[in-house]
Amino acid sequence: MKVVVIGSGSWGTGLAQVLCDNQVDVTIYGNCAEEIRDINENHRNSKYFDDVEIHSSLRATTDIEVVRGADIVLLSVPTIAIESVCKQIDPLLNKKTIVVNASKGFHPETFERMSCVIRKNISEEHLSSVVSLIGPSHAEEVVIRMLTTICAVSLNEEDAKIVQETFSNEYLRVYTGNDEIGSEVGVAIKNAIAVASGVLSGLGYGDNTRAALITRGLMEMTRYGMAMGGRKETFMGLTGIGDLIVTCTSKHSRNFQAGYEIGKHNSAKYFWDNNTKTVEGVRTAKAVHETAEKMGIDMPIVSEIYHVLFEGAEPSESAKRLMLRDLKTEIDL
Ligand SMILES: NC(=O)C1=CN([C@@H]2O[C@H](COP(=O)(O)OP(=O)(O)OC[C@H]3O[C@@H](n4cnc5c(N)ncnc54)[C@H](OP(=O)(O)O)[C@@H]3O)[C@@H](O)[C@H]2O)C=CC1
Ligand SMILES: O=C(CO)COP(=O)(O)O
Repeated sequence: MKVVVIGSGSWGTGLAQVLCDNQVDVTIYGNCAEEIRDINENHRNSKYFDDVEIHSSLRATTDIEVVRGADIVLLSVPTIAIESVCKQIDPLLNKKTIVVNASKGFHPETFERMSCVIRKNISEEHLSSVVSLIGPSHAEEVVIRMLTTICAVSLNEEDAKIVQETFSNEYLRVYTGNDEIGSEVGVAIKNAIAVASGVLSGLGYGDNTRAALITRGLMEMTRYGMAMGGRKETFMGLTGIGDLIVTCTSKHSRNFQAGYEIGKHNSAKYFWDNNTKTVEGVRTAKAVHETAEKMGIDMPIVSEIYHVLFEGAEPSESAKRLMLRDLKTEIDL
């Protein structure tokens, strides 16, 4: 079994190391020579992980030709790069390959889910199926082998099982699932809700507020996901509430961190002027807000985050607006 991981960032490195631990033949492809040298020569990826030594057998390259002959290609780049990466690798693939998606979000212009973007851009003769490997999993913890559970979600049960078996080990337990829509929508929306969670913490709110945000955020995620065709029960699982909890409550989350700065400054300006990290929740807020408006889906938290990020709304006013909406019953799917 030959696996190639595209993307030498935090998640690509974390997942590639899992495969090294599982004695799978794996190579990382990355476009940043410095990161690749750091992995190969120093057994580190210092840009993302402070003081973490990476498996000494992990190899990385800047040569995209490495994807030739791969049985599994895992895409671990931001959602904004998925389409171009697929176009780049498609002519190099020479057999039916399982393409694993590890990214969380939607296409920046068409707002399509990642599996759809991959199927559109990898020719049928090169694609066995798409498997999304997603769930509550901060790379910072996987890379130091903390116990983690995720889900291999695919319309192709056999390929989901291959991915499950290839990645599972004593610290990473992989389940399978087949609700592609529900799972991919869940892990995308949780990032926008995590920005909101950070904003509320930055504004100085506490545990009651966070519990409210997570619970009402889950309601929004479920409502939107079901409107898109996802199954209600999926949002009770790892790609729903699981990923929502870990991202809304963790110091590792870049979405939470971005929101925290926005809350602290009571403005998104500081974020726009300074951010250099992958914060998927920002584009997701736009995609979900615009789609929800068109389809008439009530998404108050995501829409307030959209107003803060893209329309200069003050976070403290947004929080107030959410509290002062018309009173109603709790369960409103
Ligand atoms: N980090 C995590 O804990 C987790 C992340 N994810 C998801 O994984 C996806 C990737 O995130 P993550 O690894 O965290 O992001 P990072 O910012 O840590 O790394 C992204 C990597 O992708 C590279 N990249 C960007 N464009 C291309 C391209 N066209 N070709 C090759 N490499 C490219 C970047 O290189 P460069 O710096 O040169 O642009 C960088 O090395 C996101 O959708 C995220 O939501 C999912 C679960 C956990
Ligand atoms: O998806 C993640 C955890 O499951 C990573 O979250 P962040 O992108 O917010 O760091």
